[in-house]
Amino acid sequence: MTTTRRTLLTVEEYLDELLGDLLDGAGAIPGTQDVPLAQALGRVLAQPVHAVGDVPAFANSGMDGYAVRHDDLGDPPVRLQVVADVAAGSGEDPRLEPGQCVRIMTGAPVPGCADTIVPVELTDAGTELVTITEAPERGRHVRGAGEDVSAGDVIADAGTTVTGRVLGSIAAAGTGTVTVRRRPVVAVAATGDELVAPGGSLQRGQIFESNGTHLAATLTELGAEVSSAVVLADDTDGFTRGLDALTDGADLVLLTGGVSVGAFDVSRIVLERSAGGTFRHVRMQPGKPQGWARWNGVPVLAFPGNPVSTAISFEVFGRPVLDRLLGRRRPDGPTTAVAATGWHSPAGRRQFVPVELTSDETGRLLATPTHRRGSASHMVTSLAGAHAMAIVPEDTDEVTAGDLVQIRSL
Ligand SMILES: Nc1nc2c(c(=O)[nH]1)N[C@H]1C(S)=C(S)[C@@H](COP(=O)(O)OP(=O)(O)OC[C@H]3O[C@@H](n4cnc5c(N)ncnc54)[C@H](O)[C@@H]3O)O[C@H]1N2
Ligand code: MOO
Repeated sequence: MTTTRRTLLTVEEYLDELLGDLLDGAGAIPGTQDVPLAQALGRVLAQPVHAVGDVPAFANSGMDGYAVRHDDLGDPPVRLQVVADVAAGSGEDPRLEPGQCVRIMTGAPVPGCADTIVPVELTDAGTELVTITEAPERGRHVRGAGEDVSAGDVIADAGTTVTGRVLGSIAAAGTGTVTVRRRPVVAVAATGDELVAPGGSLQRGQIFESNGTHLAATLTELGAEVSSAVVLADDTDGFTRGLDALTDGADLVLLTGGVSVGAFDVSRIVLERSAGGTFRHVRMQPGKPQGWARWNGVPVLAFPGNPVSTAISFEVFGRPVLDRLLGRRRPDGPTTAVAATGWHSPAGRRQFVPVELTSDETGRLLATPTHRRGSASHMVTSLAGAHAMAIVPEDTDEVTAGDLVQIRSL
């Protein structure tokens, strides 16, 4: 049955419906993998990573200079005998008698008898005898064992996305293999007879396909395995066959286009008729018409076709669904910024505006809509320069320059 009147839900109500009913309240998809660090980028940790040992593993020098017994420095200038050189990587632990020191390099282990490092700049750089012209305080420039973390400390929790920064910390703490979640297999389909692959030429009425491109790339960035990204025609039989193929082996299917109330809105027509699909209007702009169903048991999310609507729908609904499948925890980015200009917002709908973030001369974070038409859902190129979306509440119809607005990083 074609539904033109739909239940109107808030953003939170619809998201609850997706996480509860569409995903059936399930948590992360089963399946983990042990992968070497070189293959872990972008994956989500299934288990916490602990430090194998203390970091640093031994007391070492923070400066190129001389390792000394502080008691020997007395009243500088003072002359000490250099009894050894210790470079980074050296396993030596030379013994120091009173009046002796060792020449030491940054990162080299501090001899057990020394307690202070004198940087070479405070000396005459002597190699057999060295004159020290200034005495640093006791313990200066010695980087203590376990000063960063101790053996067993958590370096990264389960649910963390493995970035370059996370990898660096894990590597430093001695772990070479991590346990990550299986990548969710996600299929993407754009619908519409008007869609032409970018690079082709357009006839009257045709446009370049961009939503499937955007979704497939974003899913890959977020750690999903995109099994296919296709365009399905607006005929119900072809669409049905296409969906059968897409759901084969998939954990999730994302559709874009054909969810509104038009006579040819194939996603809605087929999902409602053949899978008892649920179609809603959500109090948001863009992204008002939304739908979901399970097809062959696989969760299917159907986003509205206007490109900014698809992009915002993915951020607001698709990303949390994917995060749930991955057991991913998302760190919070900045949450507010100052509106650099004013704009209108539709009353009664939560508005999501692609914005660029900059800072003014006083250091305040400024949000500027990336397009003069704000959140208009067909301004597809407003997405390229957007750092975040500004979120304007349902009860606000006007944003004035200088207002504090909520933002969410993209
Ligand atoms: N009578 C009504 N009409 C519309 C309503 C409504 O409530 N009543 N809602 C409007 C809103 S809001 C939206 S959003 C759109 C959503 O429509 P559909 O999901 O059915 O999307 P389409 O009609 O298929 O396409 C909309 C627009 O986007 C272009 N498009 C579609 N797919 C792609 C793609 N893969 N890449 C680039 N561009 C795409 C398409 O050509 C259309 O211009 O419905 C309103 N109508
Ligand atoms: O709600 Mo639609 O997504 O504005 O264009």
